[in-house]
Amino acid sequence: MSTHIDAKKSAIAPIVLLPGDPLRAKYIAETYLTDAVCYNTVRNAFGYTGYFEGVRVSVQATGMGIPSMSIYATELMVDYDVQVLIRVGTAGGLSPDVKVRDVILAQGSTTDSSIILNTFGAGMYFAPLADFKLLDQAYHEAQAQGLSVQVGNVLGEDRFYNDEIDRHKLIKYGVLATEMETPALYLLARKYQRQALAILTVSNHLITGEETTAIERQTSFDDMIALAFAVVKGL
Ligand SMILES: O=P(O)(O)O[C@H]1O[C@H](CO)[C@@H](O)[C@H]1O
Ligand SMILES: O=c1cc[nH]c(=O)[nH]1
Repeated sequence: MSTHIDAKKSAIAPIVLLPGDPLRAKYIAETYLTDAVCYNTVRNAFGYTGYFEGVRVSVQATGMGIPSMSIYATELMVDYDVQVLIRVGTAGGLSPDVKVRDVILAQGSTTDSSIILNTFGAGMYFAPLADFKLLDQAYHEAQAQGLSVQVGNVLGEDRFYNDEIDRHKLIKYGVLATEMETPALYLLARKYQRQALAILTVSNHLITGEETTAIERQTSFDDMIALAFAVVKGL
């Protein structure tokens, strides 16, 4: 067991899907996995392991924000030897090219968080990037499924409520959407030399004000989750 995950090492698969929301973890396990076993309920950060079409996979909720993602990603890699980490999260659209319900593959992640500075020191602006193999595979799987995906830079913000940030400047520089965990996932995956990708569903649009209904969100979550499992199957 680790500090925040109460499971034997063997209880977690080498491939893990990472939703922020514990109820999304439960939904994924109950809807997509066979023989799913819940291995963690500490802090209600549910974790399950089961099989997707014969491949052993875990789903672990990470909670919200860079500190929480950092805890789960670190423990999964260091204490459970997880090799492949695929975030399945929601994001707020920024770019006019992004519409609600779209799926985004986060090629890289811009951040206002201090994690980069705290890791590399002043003057080094490390760019957290997706694992190219996973990204390439997800992109080609999406094409094969006829699913329209956007690929690019996402903002991984420290705050959900953030009046100070210049969103329009970020949009001009091609940032597609905003969320709160990907910089930590990509940075830590590089630190421990593992593979990571964030697949995101646009649940709302911060510039147009557009929102999705609960049912619409469910359907677009399913597109994202099906894509994540297609990547898992191709590993
Ligand atoms: O839907 P999840 O995966 O939690 O991701 C997004 O939703 C939360 C904010 O509502 C943040 O965690 C953000 O990154
Ligand atoms: O971090 C997030 C996630 C979804 N929608 C937002 O506006 N922000």
